[in-house]
Amino acid sequence: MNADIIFKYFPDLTAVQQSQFNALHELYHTWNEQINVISRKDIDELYTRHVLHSLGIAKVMSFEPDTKVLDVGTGGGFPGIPLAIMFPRSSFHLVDSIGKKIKVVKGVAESLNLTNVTAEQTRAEQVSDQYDFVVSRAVTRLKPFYQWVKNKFRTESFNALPNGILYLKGGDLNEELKEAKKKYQLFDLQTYFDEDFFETKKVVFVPVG
Ligand SMILES: C[S@@+](CC[C@H](N)C(=O)[O-])C[C@H]1O[C@@H](n2cnc3c(N)ncnc32)[C@H](O)[C@@H]1O
Repeated sequence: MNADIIFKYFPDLTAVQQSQFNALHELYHTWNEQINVISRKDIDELYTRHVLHSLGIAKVMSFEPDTKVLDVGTGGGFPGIPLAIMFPRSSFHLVDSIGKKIKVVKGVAESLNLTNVTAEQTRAEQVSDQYDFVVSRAVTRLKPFYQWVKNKFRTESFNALPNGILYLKGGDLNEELKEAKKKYQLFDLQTYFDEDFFETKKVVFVPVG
């Protein structure tokens, strides 16, 4: 399996990026046999459901060089690993409370020579450093998430969007957004990607500052 679907939506990748994306299927297939980070059904859909979905954030936001990004509850490395391939001049810190998931993330990052990735087993609430953006997918509702991360932002913004949270969400978000009581902007991934999987998928941007 190769990453053609990624190249369809991101046609300007370097040869290094293309080979890193192509390597992901084999790497996750191998790691998944030891430590389950992706459901068996999903491993065949890795490029659409995990890699392209993660890169929805790249359609919304082109991180400038030296941008610091935190991925909270990264699991096997989503969205952090695809974003780190896409933005080699930005740095990505991937955290998860489960050590074996971080072991997979470190293994994948090392095999891909991703020098802009660090990974740590810790709870989001305990991260002490400061970032320009926090990215995430499928971890918790926005309201508690905001509380976990609100103190982890640098005050100066130098990207097209001000510093804040970029959260991948799907389904009906009305209740969750109402509960969070924060200013937000929604980006519909259907606008960028044709596959049915993206029908209800969105990037929720919440500025924090
Ligand atoms: C459903 S998985 C999603 C993983 C990945 N983001 C993805 O989309 O494939 C949720 C992950 O969040 C992690 N998690 C939940 N609460 C956390 C917390 N407070 N701090 C760090 N990680 C957390 C879990 O260990 C789990 O790996």
